[in-house]
Amino acid sequence: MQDSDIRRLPRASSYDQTRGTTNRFVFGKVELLLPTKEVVALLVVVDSERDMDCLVLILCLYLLWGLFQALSFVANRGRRARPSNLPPGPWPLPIIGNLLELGDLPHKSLAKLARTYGPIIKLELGFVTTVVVSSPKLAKEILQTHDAVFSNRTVPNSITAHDHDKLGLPWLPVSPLFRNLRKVYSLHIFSSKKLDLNEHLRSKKVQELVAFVRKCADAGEAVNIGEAAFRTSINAVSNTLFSLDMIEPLNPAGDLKEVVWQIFFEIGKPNLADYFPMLKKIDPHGSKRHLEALIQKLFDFFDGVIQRRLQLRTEKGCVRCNDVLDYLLDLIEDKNETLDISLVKHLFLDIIIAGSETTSTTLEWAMTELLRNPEKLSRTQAELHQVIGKGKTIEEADISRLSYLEAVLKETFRLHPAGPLLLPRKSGEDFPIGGFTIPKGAQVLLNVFAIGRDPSIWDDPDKFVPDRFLGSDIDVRGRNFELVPFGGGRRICPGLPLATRMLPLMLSSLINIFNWKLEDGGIPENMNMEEKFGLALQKAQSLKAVPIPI
Ligand code: HEM
Repeated sequence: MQDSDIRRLPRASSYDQTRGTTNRFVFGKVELLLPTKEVVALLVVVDSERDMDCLVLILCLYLLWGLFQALSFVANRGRRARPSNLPPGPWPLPIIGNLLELGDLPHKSLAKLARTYGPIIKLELGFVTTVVVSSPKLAKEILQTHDAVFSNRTVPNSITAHDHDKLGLPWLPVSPLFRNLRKVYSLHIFSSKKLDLNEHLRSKKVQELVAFVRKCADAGEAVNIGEAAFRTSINAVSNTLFSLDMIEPLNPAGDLKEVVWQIFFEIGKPNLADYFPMLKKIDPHGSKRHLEALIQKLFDFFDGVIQRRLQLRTEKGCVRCNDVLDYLLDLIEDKNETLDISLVKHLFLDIIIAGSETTSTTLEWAMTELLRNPEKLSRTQAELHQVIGKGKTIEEADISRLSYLEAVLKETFRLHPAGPLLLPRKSGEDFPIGGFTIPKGAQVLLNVFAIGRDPSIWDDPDKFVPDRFLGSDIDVRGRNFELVPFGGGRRICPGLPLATRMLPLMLSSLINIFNWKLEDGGIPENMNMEEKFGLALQKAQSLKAVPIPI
């Protein structure tokens, strides 16, 4: 690798740079790239001789440490008999196990392995036994039939910053706190009634998106669709939460955009400590330390918002915002035992992080597929012109009347699930699935990407054909296991009702008010469709297109 390649390594400082690769491990100035298709062993990037000495020292210490831990791990493992009929899978190398099999795009590598070994496979990722399931039948067993056994999660080490693993819903084990928080989400945040009450907040954000795109159209400039959608999604979420924009388009220096992007980057970055638990205390990439600082900045911001609201509520004749913060403060005042201000901050953090990137990435893929398939775009536009009227924005109540638009989004979820492996689950006991035993404590991944591209389930699985969902009763609500982009069972994505309102709103506004042409005369059939695996499965190359008012 050349020096110039080193300089090209991304830094986490802008939207596109959060699209980091899977396999960059950073040790101070030294970076280990692990594992890529091109390398079989560790590929080391150093920029001076001194660094080389330092690297050799680190590697020696690391290998010694690894060897020592491996020996004690093997010794301890011997005490608990492993089930004999583990799922099949590739043979693991000593210490690193099957880590090299994952590559840059683990969902694709795992789909390929499933074609060799079958719909349930076992890998050793460092010291973490991992089972990957890739069929609707087995997905149903994990998500529905035996939901109770597989409802806990393996937790990334960085997430332990600020005890977020103990206070954030996505990582909590099933417990009274988990159940109470799920209730808060479903009753007080994402119920139809509550979402109807604050529809105007989201509608305003979509109008701002349209105004922004119109400005670009007037100037003949291309729109970075993912970035515009990200700003709209995050502000729609933050307005639903506390009636404020998190990203101020007119005041970029003063907003929290960088902080939020860096949080995405840190959480999405691969971390050796997740595969070698003995490295947790060392925090080899500093991810946990970085997250501590970044989350603190967001918490300071939330503190300010909450204190101002508490103050406002004491004032006479104050007008309620009827946003999530108002509902949660009501609950705290009513002595809801679960909630306190600290939990509210963790909850805001989760909703901001889980809700924005997933939604904007899905929108970017939907636009990409429509621009690549002009006849599908025309058909979606024709439906909108007919049902809503050319050039108009839709309201949330219109969504159910737009069946082709709904089919376009389902097809996007099938081909480009934002969480291709869902969030990791953990087996609560040695449990039989698909004729094999998943050992207690194993990480369980569900490859919804592989299911979405399985030719035994879908005709022409790689083609964008929304029509396949017309007249079909397959939906994304966790009941049809061939299409589960939001997961299922007791851990199904609680933000589903918000995402399924926001996506049609944004997509329909972009295509009912504008036509689009690719930047620099790009040809639709030649569009770059490469993916980047991170916190969400992003487009490797941002979609940039020039809007033309209809
Ligand atoms: C296109 C949009 C979205 C997709 C594809 C998506 C997908 C997912 C998936 C796959 C999971 C894991 C489910 C499982 O383990 O079975 C999940 C969990 C979660 N999602 Fe979403 N999500 C989206 C939008 C949102 C939004 C808008 C929010 C909130 C505003 C949100 C909040 C959460 C939370 C808090 C969890 C953790 C739930 C738990 O562990 O109990 N998501 N999401």
